[in-house]
Amino acid sequence: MPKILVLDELSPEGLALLDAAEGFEYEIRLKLAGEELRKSLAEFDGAICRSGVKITAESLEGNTRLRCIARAGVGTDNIDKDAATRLGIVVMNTPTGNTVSTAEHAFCLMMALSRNVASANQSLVEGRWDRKKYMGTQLADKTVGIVGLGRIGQEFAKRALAFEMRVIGFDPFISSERAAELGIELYSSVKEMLPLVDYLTVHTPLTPETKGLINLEALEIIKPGARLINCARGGIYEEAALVEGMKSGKLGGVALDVYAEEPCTDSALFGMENVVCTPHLGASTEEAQTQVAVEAVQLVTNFLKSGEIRHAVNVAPIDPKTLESMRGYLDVAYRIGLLAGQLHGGKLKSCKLNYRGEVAGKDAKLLTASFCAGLLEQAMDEGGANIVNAQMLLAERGVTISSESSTEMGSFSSSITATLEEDGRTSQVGGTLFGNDMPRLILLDGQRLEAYLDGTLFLFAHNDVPGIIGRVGTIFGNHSVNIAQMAVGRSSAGGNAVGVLNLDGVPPQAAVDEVLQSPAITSARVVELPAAGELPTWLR
Ligand SMILES: NC(=O)c1ccc[n+]([C@@H]2O[C@H](COP(=O)([O-])OP(=O)(O)OC[C@H]3O[C@@H](n4cnc5c(N)ncnc54)[C@H](O)[C@@H]3O)[C@@H](O)[C@H]2O)c1
Ligand SMILES: O=C(O)CC[C@@H](O)C(=O)O
Repeated sequence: MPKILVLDELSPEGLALLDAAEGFEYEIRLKLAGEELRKSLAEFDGAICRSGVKITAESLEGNTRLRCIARAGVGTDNIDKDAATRLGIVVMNTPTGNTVSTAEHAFCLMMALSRNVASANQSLVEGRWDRKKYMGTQLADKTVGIVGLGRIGQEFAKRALAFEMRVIGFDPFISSERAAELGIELYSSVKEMLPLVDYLTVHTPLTPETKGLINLEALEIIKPGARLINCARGGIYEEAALVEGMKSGKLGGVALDVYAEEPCTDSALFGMENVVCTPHLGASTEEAQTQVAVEAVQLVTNFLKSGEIRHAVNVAPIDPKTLESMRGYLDVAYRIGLLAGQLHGGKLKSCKLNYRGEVAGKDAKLLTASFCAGLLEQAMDEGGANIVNAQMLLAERGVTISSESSTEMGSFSSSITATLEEDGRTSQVGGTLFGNDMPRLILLDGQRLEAYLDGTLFLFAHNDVPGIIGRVGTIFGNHSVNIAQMAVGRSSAGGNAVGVLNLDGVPPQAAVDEVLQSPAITSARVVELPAAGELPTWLR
């Protein structure tokens, strides 16, 4: 009889479902770590957890029995998915169960800030009747800026509109049309929104792009008196900047549910006037916990009974033979997506994929799904976008994805080109495969070139004038950044050109700034791709 291990506290409804599940045994073992966890995991066929237990590579070492792990919640950052994949263990999550509760919590924090609920309560507890001190602000007619218009951001927007607020937002992966349908005015950057917002709330994962989104620089342009809320992930707002903003009076209030380091019981913000903090309670409602627990139990029992896989974060729905024959091309499509995802500016409307030559004979649906997974990878929580769900996630955001194939060969035996249409801008990225496993970049913004499609890339647009390559090379040399390869593409002699450097390390910002000082260089940026041969878990 298959055995299921429950590693964190689950709601009674989830446990009742386990009690009622015929043909299964289960045990609850809480607060396991180290050798005890490793031994326990080896005795079971399935496991269910929340964020408490850390399922590391060591805890899975030598495991030949465990077949699946379900996370009752969204983030799977407490599970080593690479180690699980290596052992053939399917990792699944319950992405929607706590969406409404978290949106409600963010909204509740916004209201608490507006009416000084926490400070006023505290003053009563301390024996004061301060009616004048706690003058509040009405939400109606105020402007709230939402960064991240995914599941929780959209639920938050609905509530804000019901309170007659003006809702503005930024999310690079939603179309203006879809935002308008939701009643949200879409902006092209957070920077543009900051001078306008009475309230700012973030609903994105923590990524290199969102880390430190609110810092001292942002405080300079934010509307005086703005109130900030974070129920997403700690680190999106720089806590030191928040303290500074509250002390200087630039910010009208701060509400946090999440922290850069958790658990967090000591912060300069705690106890400040107009600051409300909760200990990561976004998903802590009976309803959300019931829903995620019930879903997690269903995921594990269905998988162990029939092999059904839903909400997997580490497996591809591809049979091993197809995967083997397409892995190289799927990798190129994924890398093109990753590159396009880091380059595009926002307000994405559509992506058109073009498969040419040998690759046109392969399954275009899978190739497109792999591109979409790359495009969304940095926009989602780790493991959140994969070949299974990425295309659907983009469709939900109003982004149209299409493809066309032609077996006629161009300059390369195969090529994959993505054309991205944003409001007022079109961009193109193209790649090919050398041998079985050497992806190459062959097209960037309409210019042909040939560069490695892996590791750290430095991309710069410039006017084709003498001395540019030497100048860029010298600057990187001065900053001790080694250039592995250099490629240039241009429309015509003396016209627009793009340069791509494959670097042995990430250049310091000072080097990038120095490059940008050259009048002939119009833009420059660093893009990070996986190393050569490094594949996402679902392509292994
Ligand atoms: N406080 C809690 O208890 C709690 C509970 C659930 C989820 N969360 C967190 O809330 C966050 C949002 O969850 P979700 O389910 O809505 O995720 P989601 O994947 O549905 O939405 C995230 C959105 O952020 C957008 N995004 C990514 N990078 C961006 C950027 N640089 N600028 C603007 N937008 C960007 C994505 O395009 C996507 O639409 C996640 O970090 C999740 O871990 C917290
Ligand atoms: O309460 C929890 O389990 C964490 C909730 C949340 O951060 C998630 O990732 O789902």
